[in-house]
Amino acid sequence: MSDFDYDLFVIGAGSGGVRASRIAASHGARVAVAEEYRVGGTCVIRGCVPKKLLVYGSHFAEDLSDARRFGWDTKGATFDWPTLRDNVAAEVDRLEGLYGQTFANNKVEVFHERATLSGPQSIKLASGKEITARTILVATGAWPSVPPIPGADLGITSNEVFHLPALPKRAVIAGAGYIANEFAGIFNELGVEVTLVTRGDKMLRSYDQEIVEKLVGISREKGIDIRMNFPFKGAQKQADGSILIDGGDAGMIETDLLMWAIGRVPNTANLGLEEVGVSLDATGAVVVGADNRTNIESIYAVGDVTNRVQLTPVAIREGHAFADSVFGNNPQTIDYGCIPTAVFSNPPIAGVGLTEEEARAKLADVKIYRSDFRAMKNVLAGRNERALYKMIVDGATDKVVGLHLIGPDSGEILQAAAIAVKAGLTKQAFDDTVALHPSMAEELVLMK
Ligand SMILES: Cc1cc2nc3c(=O)[nH]c(=O)nc-3n(C[C@H](O)[C@H](O)[C@H](O)COP(=O)(O)OP(=O)(O)OC[C@H]3O[C@@H](n4cnc5c(N)ncnc54)[C@H](O)[C@@H]3O)c2cc1C
Ligand SMILES: NC(=O)c1ccc[n+]([C@@H]2O[C@H](COP(=O)([O-])OP(=O)(O)OC[C@H]3O[C@@H](n4cnc5c(N)ncnc54)[C@H](O)[C@@H]3O)[C@@H](O)[C@H]2O)c1
Repeated sequence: MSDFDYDLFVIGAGSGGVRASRIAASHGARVAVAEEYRVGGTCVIRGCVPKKLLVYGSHFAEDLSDARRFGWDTKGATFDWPTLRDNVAAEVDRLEGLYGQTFANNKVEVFHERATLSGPQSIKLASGKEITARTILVATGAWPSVPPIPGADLGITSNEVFHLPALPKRAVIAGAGYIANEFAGIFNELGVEVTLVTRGDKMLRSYDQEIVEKLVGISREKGIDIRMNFPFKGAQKQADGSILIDGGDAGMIETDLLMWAIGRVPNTANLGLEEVGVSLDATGAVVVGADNRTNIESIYAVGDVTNRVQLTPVAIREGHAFADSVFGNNPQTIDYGCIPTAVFSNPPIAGVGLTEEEARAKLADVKIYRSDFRAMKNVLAGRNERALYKMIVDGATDKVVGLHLIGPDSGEILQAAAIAVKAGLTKQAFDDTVALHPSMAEELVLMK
């Protein structure tokens, strides 16, 4: 008999925690997991999944308009927000059920309550129950950041945006990253007057800036008001219910909805980590080594709470590697190189590997290939919206070290192309591949 209630106790049933629990259980470990909100975590409940469904739902506005040029009579087409919102919510419920089923199938016990650490090998549940475990995995994710300014609480975050009772007439989205650009696109398509407000003069800093500039241009063309260098001083509610945002010298903006999208902070507050002696960094993230272990031997952490790369596939890989290493006698580490990413803005952008800026700083000889084109369907639709594909090549080796796209379906196209970049293929290998015609992706093998 073991001296512990469980071999593994996981705090947080999100992308990382679910995968770690399932794999550890499949290796024979006795596993329990605590979840204070809903099983599935951010990605499934209030992140990637409902967001992508809203992206699809909102894009019909443009598709229906374009359809006329393809012979369709779309007169009378109307949009109903509660229908989209509730259908998305129902899909989220379905997925949550499947995750619960996965736990049951793998004999993972679930506690639907908050858990905190009470020792290196003990956990306290909100109900007061004390549990012991040989190993503890902290997979508590991250939480939307809200700035410490007067009236900040008048704004919502991505946590609330999926449940709006009605769409606002006007929305101000604060931030210059993933969530801000994705929701600017969604709201704009759904007829909301969107103002995207950024603190500095750049957006999406980790992306190739030429691609980002193209997104800024297209977004403005579509009617999104982008205001850069806007310092948020405060916000206040007005008599008619609207919100007045004070940007100091940059002026005032009146809106009906304010949404914060200024980053996510690791979920480590009041978790008992400091009391147990777990090291946190300046951002509050749990510090771990390549083996996902903290400075306390029995405590590990994966996913957003470690603030390495805040993406679901990364959290899943870390959770899987942890479980294989600790319970499967198969030590694994993650290769963080060449992670493909996409922003599901309208149009989406996607990238893998070095940006032009990074390549020029790192390599002696950089060759840039570009294809600036109008997608065939945009031409017939009379939509003057161009795509840009950029290939970054190391001149010394001919290897493609980066690929950056903006245009319809760029995320879908990039996932496949990222395999070639990850594999270290050369520009010549791309050129040797016959084009698949007519497609947008064929531009990747036709760049001169
Ligand atoms: C709006 C939005 C869109 C996104 N879109 C994408 C995307 O398109 N692609 C992508 O790759 N990533 C996307 N992300 C990021 C992605 O959701 C996260 O990187 C991912 O969910 C991280 O997984 P995790 O396991 O670390 O944490 P989470 O999935 O956040 O899971 C942590 C879980 O722990 C629970 N928890 C926290 N503290 C406790 C406690 N003390 N006791 C019990 N339970 C606790 C939380 O309730 C939560 O369910 C998006 C995020 C947001 C907010
Ligand atoms: N498609 C995807 O893969 C996807 C989608 C959404 C979220 N995510 C993940 O979730 C994370 C969080 O998303 P996000 O969009 O909130 O963050 P982000 O890190 O992408 O962008 C935050 C932006 O807010 C700005 N900012 C920070 N503090 C500010 C302040 N006080 N005032 C004004 N601006 C401020 C930053 O300069 C930055 O541009 C992302 O980093 C990403 O890893 C991924």
